[in-house]
Amino acid sequence: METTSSSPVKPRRKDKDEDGHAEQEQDSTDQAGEPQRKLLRLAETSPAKEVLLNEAYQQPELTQWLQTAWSEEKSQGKKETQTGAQVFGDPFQICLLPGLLEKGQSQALVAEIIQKVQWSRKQMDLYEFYQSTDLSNMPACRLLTNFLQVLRKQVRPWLEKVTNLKLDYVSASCSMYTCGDYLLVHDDLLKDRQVAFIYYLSPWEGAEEWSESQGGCLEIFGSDDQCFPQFPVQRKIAPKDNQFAFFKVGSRSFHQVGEVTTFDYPRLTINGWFHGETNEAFVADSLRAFPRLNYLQPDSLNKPPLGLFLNNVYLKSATRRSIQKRIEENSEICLYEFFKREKFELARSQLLADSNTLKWRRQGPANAHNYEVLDLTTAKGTILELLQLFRSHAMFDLLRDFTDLDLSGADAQSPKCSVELQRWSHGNYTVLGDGLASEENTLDLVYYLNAAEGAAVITYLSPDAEMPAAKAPADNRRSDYDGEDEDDSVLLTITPVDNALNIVYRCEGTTKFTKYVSRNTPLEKGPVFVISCSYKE
Ligand SMILES: O=C(O)CCC(=O)C(=O)O
Ligand SMILES: [Fe+2]
Repeated sequence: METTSSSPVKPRRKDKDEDGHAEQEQDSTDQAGEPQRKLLRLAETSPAKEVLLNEAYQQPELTQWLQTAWSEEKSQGKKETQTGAQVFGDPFQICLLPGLLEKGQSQALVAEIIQKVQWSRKQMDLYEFYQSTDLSNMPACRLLTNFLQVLRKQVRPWLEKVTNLKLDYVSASCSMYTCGDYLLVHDDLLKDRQVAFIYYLSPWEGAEEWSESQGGCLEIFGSDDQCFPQFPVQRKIAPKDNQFAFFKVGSRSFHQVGEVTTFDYPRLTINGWFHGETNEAFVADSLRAFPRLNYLQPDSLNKPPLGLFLNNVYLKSATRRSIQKRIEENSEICLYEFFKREKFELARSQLLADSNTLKWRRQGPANAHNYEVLDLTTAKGTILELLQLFRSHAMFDLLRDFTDLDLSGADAQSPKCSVELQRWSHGNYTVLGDGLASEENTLDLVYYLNAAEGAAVITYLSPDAEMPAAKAPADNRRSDYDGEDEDDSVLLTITPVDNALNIVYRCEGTTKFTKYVSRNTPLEKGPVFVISCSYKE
């Protein structure tokens, strides 16, 4: 699903701006043009011949200070007064070095990046941003090549002293995040990565250090005793021109890049890893599983009459037969106006109006998903009736007719289902391998209420022959620059439509994710609700 494109320009958002005015579609070249114009101005004033490290970081006393600070576990943060260098030990070791290069150099680097770098658009469950090829493969970019040399020859041996880790080689590329771009929670653990680094470039006048409202912070997560990252974010590091950040890669090094929310500047970095021995944590990490869904037997206590809820057309045997035929051929179908309109309207308005009785909890861990689920014991009214209906014997019977699966009847062994009511807002997502990947054949139902275009869009992917996506660590899907183009593993994308029931039969190994809901997605009618069910024979 990786896609590439030469233009780093995204459509402007169509919803309202801060003043409440609907924005006009704007000529997209403006966005790339504006920073570029600013930069060219900057670059003219600072012709740099080679990349030079700030003298202050070459003093042995400073290296000694960093070494000591780095080795102190769980420290809440220490700051060195002369350089402003900071070291945090909690939740894992992170170091910030402001002013890494001599003055004016970040401007020259940015000028070169804007003028010469070819970008590929990276799009997957975990991310949307632009990436360059590896810096070792950019002969036309003199300064970037030189920067890589500085990393290899000067920074690497220096980092070995500070961190007491053996570091053999460096991989690095440029990244650019424009408005709406993000990189969700991951730990960077892959093979021999030992230390992750990010060099931030933001030489724009007045935006040398980003404010929280512009987004794009490096966000750091703490983790529980099973090494699952936990909400809320524990630390935020805003992009700051000429600042170098590095951290130790391990089984708790969970971090993300928060969505960029400014249209004014792209978030530019040179980032990558210092590699060494195979990371011990990587081996252990591949055994770590996500929590699984909870399956229950059909509910014998509640017997909601389908005729009261369903659109009559779906109760007719002729319709059931054609649905079955269609699912047999395509493995999926979308049943529009599935419930009677008045039932749907009632459920939707109850969901939107309720602010007290329904209890929602955020569903983590953060590296698997971030959306809210209803505590089913707090459901009432039509919502409760619909949820009960999905677990009822009548529904299992209906689904057997729709699919010919042994979900009821004499051949049924122990049919079961999981039912969840989800609430989707800006910033929510699931990623691949979050336990929703089926180990057995499964029938999924997805029913939307208060649907909005682009929110809670579900993508199904075919099993990967080499590495089942469900088992692949997130970072295997995003290795050091891989240059991979679009792949064709997308089987199906479910577009949210109100009162439509999507039925998907998926085979073992097929996986799915619900795409990150960017702040550019208009949600002025409120959050999107999804009843998500899975059935097994
Ligand atoms: O750009 C950043 O602040 C972090 C980037 C990152 O985590 C990554 O590329 O793995
Ligand atoms: Fe990372």
